[in-house]
Amino acid sequence: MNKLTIVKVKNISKTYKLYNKPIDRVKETLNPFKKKYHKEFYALNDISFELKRGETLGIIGRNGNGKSTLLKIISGVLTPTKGHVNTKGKISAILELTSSLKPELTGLENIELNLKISGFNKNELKEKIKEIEEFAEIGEFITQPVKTYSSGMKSRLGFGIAISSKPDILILDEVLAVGDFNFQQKCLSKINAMRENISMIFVSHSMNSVRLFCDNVLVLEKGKKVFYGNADDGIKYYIEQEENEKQELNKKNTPKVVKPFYGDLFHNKEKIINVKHSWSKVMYKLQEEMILDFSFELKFDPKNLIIGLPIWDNLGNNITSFNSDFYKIRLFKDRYKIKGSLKTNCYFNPNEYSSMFVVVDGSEFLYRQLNKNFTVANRERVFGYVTLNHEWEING
Ligand SMILES: Nc1ncnc2c1ncn2[C@@H]1O[C@H](COP(=O)(O)OP(=O)(O)OP(=O)(O)O)[C@@H](O)[C@H]1O
Repeated sequence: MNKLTIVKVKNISKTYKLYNKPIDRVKETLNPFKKKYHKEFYALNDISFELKRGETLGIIGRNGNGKSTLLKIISGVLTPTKGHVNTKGKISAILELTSSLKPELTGLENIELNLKISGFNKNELKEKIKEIEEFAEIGEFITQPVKTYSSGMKSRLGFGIAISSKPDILILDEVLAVGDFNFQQKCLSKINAMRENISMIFVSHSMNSVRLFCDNVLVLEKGKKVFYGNADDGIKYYIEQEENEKQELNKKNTPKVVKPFYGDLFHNKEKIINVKHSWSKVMYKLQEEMILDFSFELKFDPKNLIIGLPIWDNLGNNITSFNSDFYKIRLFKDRYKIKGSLKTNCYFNPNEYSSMFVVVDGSEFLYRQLNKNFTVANRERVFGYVTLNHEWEING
C-alpha cells in the first residue's frame, strides 16, 4: 500500500442469497444433490478505490445501491464475499449515531466507557469528557440513563463520542440527516476542522454537503461503481442520471394512449373537392388564439351545410366540438367555393389533441378527416379538461 494511502478497497463484492420462500432455505440445506434454491443478489459488485491521507471521499447513490454495505465492510462490521480492504490507523465509524450507546448507562458513563475503549488515559479523560459534554449540550440529563434521551440528544452524544476518539479514518453514514439545523451546522464545522488531519468517507444524500467537503466522489448504482473522480463531476453525473431516470419513470407512468374513436373517415369526392384544413400552429399556450383555416369546393347545391370540429385528447376523450350552421355561400361558376376559419382561445390542459374536420349537408356526411394534431404546452393547468370562455357577474 502506498505511503499516503490510508484505505485500499480492492475488488470488493458482497452477495446475499435471496430465497423466494423461507422453506426454500431449508430445502437447499437438506438437498442431497446440493440443488440451489436461491438467487444470488449483488449488494456490491467488484468495487475498488483508494483513499489518501487527508482526503475526503463522498459515496453517493440512490437508496439501496450499496452505500451502507460498503461503509460497513470498510469499518469491519461486515465481511465481503470477495475482495479485501486494507486500512491504516484507527477507524471511527458513525454508521448509526446511537448504536454505540448503552441505554442503561448515563451519558457520562457512556462517554467514559467509549473513551477508555479508545485508549485515552486517566489524565486525558477529564478534558475529553468535558469537550464531549460541551459539544453534545445534553445539560443536566448527562447524568441520566441514555434510554431517557430524545433521539436528538442521543445523536449529539453519539457524534460527540465518535469524533472525540481522534480517528485516522472517520466514516460517516448520513449523520447530517438527523438532528436539527443547529446540530447539523455544528457537526459540519467540526468535520471541517478535522478534515486536514484525517481521512473521511462520507455518505450523504445532500449534494451540498458532498460538494462542500468531498475531494472525490464514488457513485454507486446497483452495487456497481459507475463513477469515481472529482466531486463536482461526480455530483453532475449523479444529478444527470437521476433526471434521466425520472424521465424514464414518467414515460412508464403516463397512461397508455388509447386511439380515440373518431368513427369512420370519409370523403365523398362526387360532392366535395379540394378540401384543405389546418391549425395555424402545432403548439398552443393557454389563452392563446387558435385558428383553423379551411377551404373546399362543393359540386352540388347544398341544403343545410354544417361544418363540425370535434376535439379529442390523447386518451380518446371527446373534449368538445365546434359546430357551424351556415348558408351564406356564394355560387362560383359551377361550384360553391368556400373559404373560412374558426377562431377560439386555447383553454385546454397541456396535452396532445386530435381534431377532425367534418362537413355535413343536412344529415348526409360529405367529409370526415382528421386535422394535424396540436399540442397544448404550458405550465398552468385548467380545472377539468377544458375551461370555457366565460364571465362572472356577481352582485353583493
Ligand atoms: N442482509 C441482507 N440480505 C439481503 N439483502 C440485503 C441485506 N442487507 C442489505 N441488502 C440489500 O443490499 C442492497 C444495498 O443495501 P445498502 O443498505 O448498502 O444500500 P444503501 O445504498 O446504503 O441504501 P440507503 O440509502 O437506503 O441507506 C439493498 O438492495 C439491500 O436490500
